[in-house]
Amino acid sequence: MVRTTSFSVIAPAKLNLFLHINGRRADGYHELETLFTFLNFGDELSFELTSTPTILVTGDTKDIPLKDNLIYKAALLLQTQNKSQLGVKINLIKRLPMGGGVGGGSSDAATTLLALNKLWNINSSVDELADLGLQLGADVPVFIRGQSAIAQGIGEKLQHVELERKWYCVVHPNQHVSTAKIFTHPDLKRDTPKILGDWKCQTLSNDCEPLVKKLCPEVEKTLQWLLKYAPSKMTGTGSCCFVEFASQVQAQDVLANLPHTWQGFIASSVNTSPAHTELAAIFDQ
Ligand SMILES: C[C@@](CO)(OP(=O)(O)O)[C@H](O)COP(=O)(O)OP(=O)(O)OC[C@H]1O[C@@H](n2ccc(N)nc2=O)[C@H](O)[C@@H]1O
Ligand SMILES: Nc1ncnc2c1ncn2[C@@H]1O[C@H](COP(=O)(O)OP(=O)(O)O)[C@@H](O)[C@H]1O
Repeated sequence: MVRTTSFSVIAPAKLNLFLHINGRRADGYHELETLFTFLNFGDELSFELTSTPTILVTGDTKDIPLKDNLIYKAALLLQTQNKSQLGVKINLIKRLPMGGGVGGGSSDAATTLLALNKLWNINSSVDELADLGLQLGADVPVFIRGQSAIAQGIGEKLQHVELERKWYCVVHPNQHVSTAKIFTHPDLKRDTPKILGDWKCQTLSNDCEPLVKKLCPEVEKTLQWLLKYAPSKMTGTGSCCFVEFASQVQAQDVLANLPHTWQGFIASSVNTSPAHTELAAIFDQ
């Protein structure tokens, strides 16, 4: 069998369809309940195996110092943990807004772990990779497991839920919202009771939304503008906002009318992360 030594994979976006904050732990992290769905839109990462143990990251990474780049950190962590002597050249095409609440950095890290696990023949289990991913960020494990899910804990306790396929128009109001800034803000609502019973029968919202709207008027404007089309929501700690539809044309219509000061994209939801689907097509033939 010929060994695959170079390939490209998506690092998909996520949306938090709701996000409740139930409390704050002693280490500062927040207990939350959130519903994750994946989109069939994201960054693109190319991997090329090298025989020396160098990790090279190129492409749309200019603003992030290498040591802070989650792609580099993920590759280094996997290489160190497994004492691998192999290296890699990784190229990033960035399509997801940074600090937008669509999980671009976490998804890049997860795709890197999943891809290098194959490329370097490491054969770690999904559980092992999810544990490793958690060291890089609370959102990384859901991208490693790759299934739409309700998350609890700090985002790492995942229960798979099968969701109906929907179309989304996601709008980035050209604002970077720092997750750390929102989670350390005194005005953040942190006391939503845990969901009892079926989550589908509850009032679901994003507890970060009121604070982010106050700190970032452009997010408020975006949510207001989107309301013309459908109920609008914010994902994660912002700044991206979205509307949900049953059909692609409805989502396309919103994008076509988007004010030029904002960026947006349309995508459909998928129950399995497209990173998993693409890697399976490359490696599990
Ligand atoms: C809020 C969420 C919802 O999906 O998404 P984003 O808006 O960032 O995409 C995530 O929980 C973000 O996950 P992630 O971006 O990986 O977080 P980390 O890098 O681990 O932490 C960033 C900052 O948020 C805080 N944080 C994160 C998760 C959590 N449950 N409680 C927290 O208080 C951490 O203390 C840290 O200061
Ligand atoms: N490869 C990467 N892609 C995006 N952000 C990265 C990456 N590596 C490190 N980061 C850092 O992570 C922060 C959060 O990025 P991102 O995951 O895109 O936003 P969010 O958590 O709001 O969804 C960025 O502001 C950036 O400083």
